Amino acid sequence: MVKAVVLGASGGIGQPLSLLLKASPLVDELALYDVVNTPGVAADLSHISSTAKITGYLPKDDGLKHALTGADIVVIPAGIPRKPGMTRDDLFKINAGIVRDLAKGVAEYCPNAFTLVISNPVNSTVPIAAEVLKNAGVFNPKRLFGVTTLDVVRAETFTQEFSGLSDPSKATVPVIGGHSGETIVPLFSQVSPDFKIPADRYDALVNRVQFGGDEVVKAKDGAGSATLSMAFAGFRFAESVIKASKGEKGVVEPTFVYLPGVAGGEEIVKATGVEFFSTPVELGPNGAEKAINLLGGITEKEKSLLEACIKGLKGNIEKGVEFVKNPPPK
Ligand SMILES: NC(=O)C1=CN([C@@H]2O[C@H](COP(=O)(O)OP(=O)(O)OC[C@H]3O[C@@H](n4cnc5c(N)ncnc54)[C@H](O)[C@@H]3O)[C@@H](O)[C@H]2O)C=CC1
Ligand SMILES: O=C([O-])CC(=O)C(=O)O
Repeated sequence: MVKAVVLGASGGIGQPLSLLLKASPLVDELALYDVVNTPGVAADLSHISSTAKITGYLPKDDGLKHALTGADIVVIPAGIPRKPGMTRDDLFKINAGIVRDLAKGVAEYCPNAFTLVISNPVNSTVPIAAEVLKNAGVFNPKRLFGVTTLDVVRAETFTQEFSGLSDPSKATVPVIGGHSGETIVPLFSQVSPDFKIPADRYDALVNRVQFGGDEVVKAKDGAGSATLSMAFAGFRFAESVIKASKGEKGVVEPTFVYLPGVAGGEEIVKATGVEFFSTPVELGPNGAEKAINLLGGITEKEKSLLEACIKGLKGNIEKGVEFVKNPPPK
């Protein structure tokens, strides 16, 4: 039996993500939580003829408690999205507190659940969730994930003309680092099948993967950021976590994790100096079983991308940790 919970279920990502989870045969129970509209979203989805039993909760009547109790996997797309001209870090002011409070709920009501953080800025919200779980004495680094799958999905899609694959998801295009601008580092030297990016297209492609989010923010022109592609990516990651938890072998997904708590992670910490980092992770019944270190084989160009990434990432991580350790005055 798998109980999945979506926190922020009525939003632009929350609704299509909940639809995909409701339609999935891997989910037996789906609880939706948001500060608005969950009764309507849940009623709508409940007419779909799939297995998952669906419930919707609001904050009143201990809604968060009821949504989270018994959860196996919790996906968090709660929080505000960007408008043109904003960076993901500009979302910190509002989203930091939202993620902190929802993580407190996870710590209290379902401390063993796999927790997948989508809310931006991921580079800071995952450290925030980790601090909250640590403070409650229930932090298990193998079970807390920042969702960076959309970067990989974009990299697979944007390189399709070179991979030549009719199904771009059959390519492996690793993307490491964090989830914002220069902290996103695609490793085109380590793609599979072994295709080449022409030198005159390299910089533009790196830029497109790093700033793919901005492309959508600009096109939506004030109406938000990526929601449908994010729901696809978030579902892909959630599905992988569930499949691996049920014993499927060889499930690997890039994700932003606390490396010292994952086998193989210390090596990457030594090389980068950062403890939170996105890298391909082998998933298993307990969550993140092994962090795969791709840094040994990177090119000079990728090394310079990585340097810029680490600089930005350090500040983002510290900002998240500090927010919980020394909360700003209310
Ligand atoms: N990790 C990634 O790759 C991506 C992350 N995002 C981020 O995902 C977040 C959500 O984006 P959208 O769905 O487009 O925004 P949205 O505004 O459409 O939806 C957010 C939902 O969160 C709800 N919410 C606000 N406070 C809450 C609380 N305390 N508890 C529960 N729910 C709460 C809102 O009521 C709303 O329904 C944003 O922070 C965005 O930047 C977006 C795309 C990709
Ligand atoms: O760009 C944004 O703000 C939303 C996001 O994280 C993405 O699309 O990668």
